[in-house]
Amino acid sequence: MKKNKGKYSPQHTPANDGEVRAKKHLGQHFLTDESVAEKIADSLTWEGYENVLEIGPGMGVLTKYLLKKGVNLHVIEIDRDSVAYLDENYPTLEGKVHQEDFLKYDLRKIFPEGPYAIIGNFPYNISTQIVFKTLENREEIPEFAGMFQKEVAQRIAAPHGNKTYGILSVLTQAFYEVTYLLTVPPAVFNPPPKVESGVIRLTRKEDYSLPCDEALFFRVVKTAFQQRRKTLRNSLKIFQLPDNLREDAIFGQRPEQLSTEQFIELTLKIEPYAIST
Ligand SMILES: C[S@@+](CC[C@H](N)C(=O)[O-])C[C@H]1O[C@@H](n2cnc3c(N)ncnc32)[C@H](O)[C@@H]1O
Repeated sequence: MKKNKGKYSPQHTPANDGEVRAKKHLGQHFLTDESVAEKIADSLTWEGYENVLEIGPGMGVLTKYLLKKGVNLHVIEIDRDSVAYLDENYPTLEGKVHQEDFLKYDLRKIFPEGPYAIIGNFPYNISTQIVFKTLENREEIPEFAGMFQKEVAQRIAAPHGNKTYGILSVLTQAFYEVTYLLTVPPAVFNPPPKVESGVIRLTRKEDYSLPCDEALFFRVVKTAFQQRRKTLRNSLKIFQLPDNLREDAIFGQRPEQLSTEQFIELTLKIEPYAIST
């Protein structure tokens, strides 16, 4: 057996008291303050869906409050020790605990029909990937709430013109309204993370279909922010646009100045020239 380094144990080694010892590589920081767990559970509106998926339940501190909502709750947890703990302590979840990697698992296997909400105190090392997977599956996901590293939560919620506004903000806000709900201090976790945390809610927009080519929209946004200090005229040179279009005022701006709607407008202008590239 590997030597236990600091606060973290080797994989698959439950603590002696039956609790799961935190594993750093899985981003495990367990909530110790029940009132925060309750607030996270209350951050979903619980309207418009019967199914809810919790990502990373760990030892179930949040799960306990989600179960009180009386919906069809499933949980997905990568850690064998946590799954063993849940099996023993949450018999009501029988058949609803999926020992899988959220990022790799086909979520339609859990909820083959009907929409579902997503919630969790997310492992911070994969939290942006969790958001991107949610965007990919947005057709099925009307609502999403969870805890992130505070800076990431702020970035997702940032309005245009803000210095943290970036790729994650634009792509999320194209499909969801984002609400920053609360900041959580490190002291309510075991082990405490080095940074503060933030809870946000995403509510899918009524019209969440893009009027422009989606792949191109993603490409335009990513390309623009790769050189965020340059004007779009310079950063989007790869699109080989006609000179008269490049003189359009929108190309004189920097990416952080553009709202999601303006990025859509920009993509529509580029589309006739870029669709075949
Ligand atoms: C920050 S902890 C939160 C645990 C618990 N919900 C709480 O609040 O105390 C993140 C949890 O996500 C799990 N996890 C990490 N990577 C995962 C993945 N790819 N898929 C599913 N669960 C994952 C970890 O094992 C851990 O239990």
